Parts: sequence; C-alpha cells; structure tokens
Amino acid sequence: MTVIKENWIFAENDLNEINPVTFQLITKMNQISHDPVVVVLIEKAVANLEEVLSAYGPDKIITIKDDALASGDDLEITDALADLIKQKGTPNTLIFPATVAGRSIAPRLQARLQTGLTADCLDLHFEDDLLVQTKPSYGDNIMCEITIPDCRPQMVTARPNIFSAEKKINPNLQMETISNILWKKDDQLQIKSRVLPVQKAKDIKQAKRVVAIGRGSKTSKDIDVAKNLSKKLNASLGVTRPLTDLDEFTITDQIGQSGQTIAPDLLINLGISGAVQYTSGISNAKVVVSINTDKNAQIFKHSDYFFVGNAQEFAKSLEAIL
Ligand SMILES: Cc1cc2nc3c(=O)[nH]c(=O)nc-3n(C[C@H](O)[C@H](O)[C@H](O)COP(=O)(O)OP(=O)(O)OC[C@H]3O[C@@H](n4cnc5c(N)ncnc54)[C@H](O)[C@@H]3O)c2cc1C
Repeated sequence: MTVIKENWIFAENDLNEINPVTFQLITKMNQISHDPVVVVLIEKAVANLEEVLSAYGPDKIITIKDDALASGDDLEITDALADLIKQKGTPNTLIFPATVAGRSIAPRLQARLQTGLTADCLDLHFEDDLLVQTKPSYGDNIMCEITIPDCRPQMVTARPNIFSAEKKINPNLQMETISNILWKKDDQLQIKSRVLPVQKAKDIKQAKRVVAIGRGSKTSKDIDVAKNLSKKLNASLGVTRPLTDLDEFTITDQIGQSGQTIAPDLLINLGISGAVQYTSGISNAKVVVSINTDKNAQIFKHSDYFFVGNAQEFAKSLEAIL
C-alpha cells in the first residue's frame, strides 16, 4: 500500500449540483491540513463542476468524467473510488459528507479498504498525520476523540453545517481529469430515473431564521401559535425529536443529533428543555432566544436571551408587536 500525503474529500454531486456540505468540508480541511487538500469529483463528461469547487481553494481537484458513473449507484461509486485509490495511492485521510449518499458509500469503501471509519463527526483536527475525530458517544452524553493510528486512509463522515464554508483563491490549484476508471456495473439495482427530494418551502438547514418547538408546544393550538410567529418572522419551523411522532413533522424537520444541524442567524426555542441531543444541532446558531416555564432549563445555558414563562403567550405577544 502506497500512502500519499494528501487529504481527500468526496464531492457530493446531486444531479449536477454540488451539495454545499462539500464546500464546508473543503474549508475545514484547508484550515487544519498541512498536506494538500484534494477533492474527488465524479461528473458527466459535459459538466464543469470543478469551477464551482475551485472557488473554495482546494489544492487539487481530481475529476472522474464518466456519464454512466455520474448517475451510478452507491456500489458503483464505491467500486470506482476503490479503483482510483488503486491507481493513485492511498490518501492519508478520506472525508465524506454525512449525507444519505456519504453514509452509504463510506462504509462500503471502508470494508473494501480494510481501514477505520468514524461516522458523523462534529469536529476534526490533526496531530501530525493523525486525524483526531470528535463525535458524541455514550448515548450522546459525552464527546469522544477517535483516531485510526494503524490504517490508511483515515475515513470520516462529517455532518453538514458543522463547519462554515469560505471562498478562497488558491493560485496553485491543480486539476486532473481521469477517464480510465474501472468499475463494475451493479446488476442488482437499476436506477430508472433520479429526482431531487421535494423540499419544503423552507429547509431548516438553510434557513436564516428558525422557530423551534418542543414538548412544551405540542397541542395543535400551540403549534398554530408557533406557525403564526414563524410566518411573521419569515422563519422555518423546526421541532425536537418527540414532535416527529406527530403526523405533520418528519426527520427533515427535526433539529439535533439524529436530525438536522442548523445555522440560522436567529433561533427561537419554544418549550424545549435543551437535551444534549438537541443542542448539538444548534451550536452554530448566531442568536438563540429560549422560552421555558422551568427557570433551570438546560436550554438557557445555550441561549443569548431567555424568558422564564409560557412559550405560547410569549410567541403571541411577539407576533403582535412585529
Ligand atoms: C440517540 C438519541 C438521539 C436523539 N436525537 C435527538 C435529536 O436529534 N433531536 C432532539 O430534539 N432530540 C433527540 N433525542 C431526544 C432527546 O434526548 C430529548 O428527549 C428531546 O430533545 C426532548 O425534547 P423536548 O425538549 O421537546 O422535550 P422535553 O425534554 O420534555 O422538554 C419540554 C420542555 O418544555 C417546557 N415547557 C412545558 N410547557 C411549556 C410551556 N407552556 N411554555 C414553555 N415551556 C414549557 C418544560 O419545562 C420542558 O423544559 C435523542 C435521544 C437519543 C437517545
């Protein structure tokens, strides 16, 4: 196994659009890596997504131009990445976004490469060549640091919106196009067509303002109060995990460890206790306002402003003065 002193990031190409988490991963790796940051992109022959990626300043972009692979399934992409590593050498690290695609491809490739993989990391830093991967553990109550000292590549999936994306000009950017990748067609699965999932009017991951409700706002009347406030604020409505038991909310509306990580300018928490599984999804919110009847609620420790009292009364009063 030839190990190359490079840190690779898998660029997620969703129907010819780069998933923004890729830009966040490039920025983070630019900040922490002493070795070249290399983005691996799979795209159709006519596409030119390298241009979009280059705005975030990686040191190198390796593009696999292959029409069939660009709409290939996770097994086929795994196969192609394994062949790329066979051709180029084993990178020191290999980072995937913790998205549906990344969470499927990364463990398949890990098994092929017989290396280690840490899923759903919330932070990363290097100690020399060793990537220290921080993730929640023990029922998500503590943060632990994991390393993969003996195998390469050190593989990681990292959650969207944990890191910010910053544009950067890299005058030494190298581009390499690969057209001779070997991969086996997956006979078990045939993809007839691909469509992007229907987005709600406002995706909480991208929203600049979020009103979040928890078990302290769970009746339909309470939810209507929160909806009215969010409409007035032009905000998205997010929920804690218990509220996903209600028909109208799903995991895409859920904020937190097993839901979405959000980074709004303003977050208003209505009747949320502040369990660590929830607060790990809001650490990048800029201004946090929380309302809870319990003066000792944990959520207040994560808030810039708080109000001890009834969340519905607060929401109605705020809506009235906006
Ligand atoms: C592996 C794992 C993963 C998890 N992932 C997630 C996750 O991604 N996201 C998530 O949210 N949870 C997650 N959870 C669940 C988490 O542990 C908590 O149970 C959950 O966040 C609590 O939600 P809550 O704050 O709405 O409810 P509660 O903890 O019941 O809090 C309700 C709060 O509302 C207050 N309240 C009640 N009435 C009012 C009122 N009228 N006005 C104002 N305040 C009021 C109460 O004082 C209380 O503080 C996970 C758990 C596990 C084990």
